[in-house]
Amino acid sequence: MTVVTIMTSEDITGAISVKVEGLGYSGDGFVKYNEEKFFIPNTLPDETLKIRFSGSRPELIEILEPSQNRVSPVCNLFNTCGGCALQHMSLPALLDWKTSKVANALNGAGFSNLPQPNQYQTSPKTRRRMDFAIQRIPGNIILGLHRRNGDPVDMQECQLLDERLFNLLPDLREMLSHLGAITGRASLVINLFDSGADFTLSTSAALSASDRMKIADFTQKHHIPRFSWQDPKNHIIETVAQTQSVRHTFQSGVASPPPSAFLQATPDAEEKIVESVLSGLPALNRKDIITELFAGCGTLTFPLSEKGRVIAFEGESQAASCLKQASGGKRIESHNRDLMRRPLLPHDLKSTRVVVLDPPYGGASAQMLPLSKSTVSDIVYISCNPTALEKDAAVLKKAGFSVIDWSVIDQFLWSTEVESVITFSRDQKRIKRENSRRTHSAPSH
Ligand SMILES: C[S@@+](CC[C@H](N)C(=O)[O-])C[C@H]1O[C@@H](n2cnc3c(N)ncnc32)[C@H](O)[C@@H]1O
Repeated sequence: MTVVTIMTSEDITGAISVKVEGLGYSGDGFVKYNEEKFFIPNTLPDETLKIRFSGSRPELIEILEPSQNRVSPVCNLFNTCGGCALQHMSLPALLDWKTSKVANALNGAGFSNLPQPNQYQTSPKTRRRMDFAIQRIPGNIILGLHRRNGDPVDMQECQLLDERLFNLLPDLREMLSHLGAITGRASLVINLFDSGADFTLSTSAALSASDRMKIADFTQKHHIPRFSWQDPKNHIIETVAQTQSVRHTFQSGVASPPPSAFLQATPDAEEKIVESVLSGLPALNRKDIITELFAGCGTLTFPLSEKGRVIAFEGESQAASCLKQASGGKRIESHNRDLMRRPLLPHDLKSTRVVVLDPPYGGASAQMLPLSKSTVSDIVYISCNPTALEKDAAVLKKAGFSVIDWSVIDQFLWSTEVESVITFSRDQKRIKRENSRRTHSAPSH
């Protein structure tokens, strides 16, 4: 949290100087004045600010002493487009702030004396999955991300997106502008699979025959394997144009992901997530059962199957059948199961050696209690939301687990989002071994 300490009294214009002490959850400076807290966007910890209250809101007049972590934003759309919140902060400082968010979540769950974290930050222009907002304006289309809490901003430049996707945007925008089905707002998910870009467009009006022709021409011209349309009312997705099969390799598994399938945001971060998950596994022999929850199309399933026998669960039916098809002949058993409605119960986990879970943003609430009551002593939890992590980890803390390793992976550069991989264990021998390994390492958090 960014707390601003008042340093001087009001000057003749009513201005005061204050020092920022930290960042709020959404990346804004956090000010404390007369017992109240106020956020000041675009400010960084340790900065001395000149502010003035206009009504009940602080107005930033000047940054008197900038932080040594302040840098020039790398994109001209920064502060207009809502895709990035912290381009004014140096990348190492950003990674440390994200690490503190994960540490706070684990501390809040009751874990103290944490080991040193592993940290990794993705590179610019590597984002291979993006949810675009579309809006019709007179004579054209806006295609980009939402401004903070507002309308879409046209993406004329982007330091996040993979250039292979960015370079498609001008032609894509042009094609979309001619679609009769886009009358107001619409949305588009683009995934960059190994076979190429995969598009899923959602418009409130249905596509006409002429719209379909325009999409087909676009896919032909750009060698796009598949372009799909999703009906926002019933979420049913249909393929509008397909020029070749859709294919993506997850280590040893070659999958055909469905439209708008979950894909880790950048390939290098995915590699680090996989590496952290594998290094969090306890010693296994190849017959041991790894139960994987929220498996998607198999990002972790295939690497895990090199270490043990994987029983994987996924709630989205198309992703589950993609995983099933790709698992043929491998040491993987996959199931389509809604784990929030039908969580695995302690007796379902009797033969499991380790659980790996990668829940969606809301966390794995319904699954945590049965998991904590099972005989499982080792868990690797992948989180994309520290708030959900804190709640879920608190259940494990109560059940006697310790954190023996944790990695922070910044795969959503310049945003406030953070990915983490946490290894929990209640195997006392393993905890003891890890503790003695840590004895000579750097001071703990
Ligand atoms: C963060 S993704 C992880 C996917 C995969 N581990 C990966 O790295 O590609 C979360 C996954 O949980 C699935 N999911 C969401 N709600 C679910 C539920 N109630 N039951 C089972 N799976 C669910 C989503 O479909 C998605 O595939």
